[in-house]
Amino acid sequence: MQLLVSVRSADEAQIMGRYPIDRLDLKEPLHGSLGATSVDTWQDVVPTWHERFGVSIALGELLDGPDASYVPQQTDSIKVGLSGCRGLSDWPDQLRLLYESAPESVSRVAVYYADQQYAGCPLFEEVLEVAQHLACETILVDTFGKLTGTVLNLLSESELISMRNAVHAINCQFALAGSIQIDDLPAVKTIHPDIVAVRSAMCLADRSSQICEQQVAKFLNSFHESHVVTAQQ
Ligand SMILES: O=C[C@H](O)COP(=O)(O)O
Repeated sequence: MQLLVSVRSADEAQIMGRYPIDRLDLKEPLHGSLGATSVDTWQDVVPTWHERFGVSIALGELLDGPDASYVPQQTDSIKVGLSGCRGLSDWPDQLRLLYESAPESVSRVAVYYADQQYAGCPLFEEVLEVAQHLACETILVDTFGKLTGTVLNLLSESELISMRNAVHAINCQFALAGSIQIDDLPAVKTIHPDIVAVRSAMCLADRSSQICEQQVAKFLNSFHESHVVTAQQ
């Protein structure tokens, strides 16, 4: 399992650069679950860190009309939320156009929100079908309403394992996020996603507050312990 941490600024990227994580994600939590940071932040962080981490960029929600044309060339991947797309016939086309506006080398992440009804996003099976059609490399299961608990309150371990298997069946990576905390790590270990994505667990208070090194160290200890146990099994 790889660990991805969402940061909102060059300063937070600098902090995470001191820790053994696998991926960095640029996201502004005040702008929503997949809120975008500024283009200036992309252009500051991606060139500085891309040789050390795969750096992904969150672009916000598809229906808000995000722009991927300024995504830096060295960006690992882009992701966008599909809230409000349930029942719309043209969201796959809108998604394709967005992906195509990014540099060709940037890989594509398709996102399914676990609080699907609240988010009004397409069903998991629909996201999977479109993701396959659009050559996405990763499927991320995340939460839209960050106040409704963790992803594990919304989907059972067995549902998430089935989702992971369905994602692997189309040769994509399975990424899991949604307010995952230290106490959730045993369940996460059982689900065994390819990528575990966190922000809240690294922050001083809620996910909109700043990243706190004490929290980072605590989470990483637990994560790497559970990871070692997994590797020995
Ligand atoms: O991509 C990962 C998300 O930023 C996770 O954030 P969260 O742990 O606050 O849900």
